[in-house]
Amino acid sequence: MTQREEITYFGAGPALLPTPVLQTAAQALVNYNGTGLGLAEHSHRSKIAEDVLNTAKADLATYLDIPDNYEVLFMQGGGSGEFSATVYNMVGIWVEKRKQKILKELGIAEGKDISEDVIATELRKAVEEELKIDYLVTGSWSLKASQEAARLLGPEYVNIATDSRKINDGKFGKIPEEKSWNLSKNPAMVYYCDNETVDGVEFPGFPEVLKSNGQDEEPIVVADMSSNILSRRIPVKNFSLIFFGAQKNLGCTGVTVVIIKKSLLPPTIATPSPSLMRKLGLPIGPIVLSYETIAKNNSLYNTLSIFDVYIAGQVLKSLLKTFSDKVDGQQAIAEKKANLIYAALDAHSNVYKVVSDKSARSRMNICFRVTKSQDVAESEKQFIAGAEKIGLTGLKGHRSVGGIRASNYNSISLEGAEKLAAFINSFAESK
Ligand SMILES: O=C(O)C(=O)[C@H](O)COP(=O)(O)O
Ligand SMILES: N[C@@H](CCC(=O)O)C(=O)O
Repeated sequence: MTQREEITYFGAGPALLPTPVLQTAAQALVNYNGTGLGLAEHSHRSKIAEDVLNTAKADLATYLDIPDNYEVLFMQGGGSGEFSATVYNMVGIWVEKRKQKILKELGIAEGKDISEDVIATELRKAVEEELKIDYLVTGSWSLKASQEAARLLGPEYVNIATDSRKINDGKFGKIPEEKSWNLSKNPAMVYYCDNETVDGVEFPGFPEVLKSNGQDEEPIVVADMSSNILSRRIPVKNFSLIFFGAQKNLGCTGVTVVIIKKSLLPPTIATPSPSLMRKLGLPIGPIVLSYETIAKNNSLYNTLSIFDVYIAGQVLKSLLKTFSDKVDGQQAIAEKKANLIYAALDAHSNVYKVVSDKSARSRMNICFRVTKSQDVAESEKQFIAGAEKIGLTGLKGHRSVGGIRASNYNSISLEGAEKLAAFINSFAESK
């Protein structure tokens, strides 16, 4: 039988979780705090559940320094669920803002009860002429998100502001320069994926061109941070919304977190009525994907897996205990680990080819090819077999692209990264 301690698992998600967290969670699953019931059995409407949820929310806000004007939602449906949710909700917000503008132009006082027909014609015109959502396509996940938007709304509303493949021989691996991005005027959102798990591409920082200039309408920026959240400091105030699945750096599969600016929720902005959206020919999202509904119910509109929230909460507690400087401390370690692994790869550039360009290398998913012999597939097979022999597992690249991928999430210890770097060296130097 293989023991946990013998393995360093570099899988891309679900990923490794800290052993003490799992041990505490195992106990909580059987008998939570001496209540005689496991946490997965307690009602999600109980005080116990509410405390678990509120503590996890507060600890997340502390760790990431989330300002008070943001709300944290725990949702379901994973990253793919959010591909759809962001479209439904952000288009709704765009419509509502437009509606308010049209009412103002018509001199109709805010809150006055008027028939939707009065503005539907004007609004329909605005939708047809101006509604756009912008996507920065820098890898498989942002591509998938943009495809979902086109499926829900129609491709005419989706603007691919940039596509990395166009500057990189048809493959992902780079981020085009900001000045080449073809952004729309006041889009319903600009969407991007901060770290692309499959392709090993990460934005080095928040894009300059998406920063508010303090004059024009603030850009609505939405980011998928499923695979790099909790690993570096993020300027939350620049975002309208950030989402992430739990199963990499936060916890186990089953919950998806949304950090959303409160000014995009009631009472500031209402969700347009289903009848108005129907008149405009725009899609109406499922109620469980409605940010307004989830926020109004403190994430408990329907049954939420409190056990999954608990695991996330325990991960956050352990991060807060380990790093007095919160996410900055974890960021320093994440960079150190990534640098070690990239340095070993770069030191043997005749044996390894890193997939992404140096300017966009992911600290979280280190993707490379093994070109030790001309038969790359055979070299990679040997690399994986050799690594597994010494307990380095989960290194196979995503099935869509092949190659090797070392996912360097927070639970990979410095020793684990050192062991991988040493193996990269010794494999290259072996006959
Ligand atoms: O971003 C990634 O990497 C992911 O693995 C996706 O977030 C996974 O999406 P779902 O499978 O949870 O829809
Ligand atoms: N998160 C994993 C799995 C995604 C999938 O294949 O559905 C990855 O990027 O490899």
